[in-house]
Amino acid sequence: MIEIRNLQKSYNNTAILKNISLVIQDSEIYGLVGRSGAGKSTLLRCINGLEKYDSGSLKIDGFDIKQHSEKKIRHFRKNIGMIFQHFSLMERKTVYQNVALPMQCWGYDQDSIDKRVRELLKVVELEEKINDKPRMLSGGQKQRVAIARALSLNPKILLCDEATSALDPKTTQSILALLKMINETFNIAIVIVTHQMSVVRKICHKVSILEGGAISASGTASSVFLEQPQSLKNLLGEEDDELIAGGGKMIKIIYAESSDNNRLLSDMARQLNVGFSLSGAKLERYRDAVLGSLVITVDDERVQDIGQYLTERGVSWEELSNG
Ligand SMILES: Nc1ncnc2c1ncn2[C@@H]1O[C@H](COP(=O)(O)OP(=O)(O)OP(=O)(O)O)[C@@H](O)[C@H]1O
Repeated sequence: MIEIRNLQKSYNNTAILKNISLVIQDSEIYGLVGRSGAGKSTLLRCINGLEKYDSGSLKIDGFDIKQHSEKKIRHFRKNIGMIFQHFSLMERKTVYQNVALPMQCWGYDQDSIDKRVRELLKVVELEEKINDKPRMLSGGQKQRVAIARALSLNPKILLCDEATSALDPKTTQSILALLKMINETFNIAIVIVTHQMSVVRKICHKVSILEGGAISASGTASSVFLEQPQSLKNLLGEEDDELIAGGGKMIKIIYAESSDNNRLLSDMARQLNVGFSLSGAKLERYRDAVLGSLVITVDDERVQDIGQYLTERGVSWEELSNG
């Protein structure tokens, strides 16, 4: 378990991480999401002990990096694997040699290294590439090698710093599926730093949104979506689809798929005897839910009835300004 309490960190008197508190359980995939400069990578480097923090505490299974010598920290880091946006592979070494490197540094015997490297290349489905150099691999294959290398010392935690940001959407999906499988099969906690909510939606159990060095929203990915905090809107703002406004008022409905909600709009139209036109709709699959938003345009004088109806059904909604 990773327990972070009131963590603060500054560079040159500028606060970079402000009072960060969060708990990541052993089997969780946890997303740290935010815009560029929000402090995500700095927080990740504090977790693996590469960066010192000023105050507060950060414990991994009770081990607080701040309380220990460099030598102890170095040993402790074996529990933590890390992957990066640009893979950080050794270009002159083969796939086999790259994956073997951490075990060689720690002085494992050749038989154990050989067994483990082959085992891991099977997990990441790269057995045929064992003797290739990184330049002969695609971006997705390079990230698979980096994942195998990060797992070589049997870590309890895998930290991913924008691990899919350099990959195309299809390759991103396959790397995320691999990370999900690794989390479920080996029970490794995975912390994912990303600026893409789509990554969080796909595999994260929980998420914290960072804004200006502070956590502005936290919870399960679906609960954060349903609450629609301002920080999520800020993050998704650029992804908002264009709305087709007609004459009337636009109402945005936050939608969670359930048997109660399957016929939400048709029930509403029938029960209130109200017409509406659809101005926008977006449904997305989260780990274990389908969530989204629907924007309808209605006559001005019906906004109040409709709002009351939605509120009584427990559905979140808001009136949007036209234009
Ligand atoms: N070594 C450093 N010295 C001074 N300032 C730093 C240092 N490292 C990071 N910063 C500053 O800390 C802030 C947070 O940086 P960080 O890299 O953690 O953000 P991020 O959310 O990961 O952004 P990105 O996605 O762009 O990497 C930024 O304003 C950055 O300029």
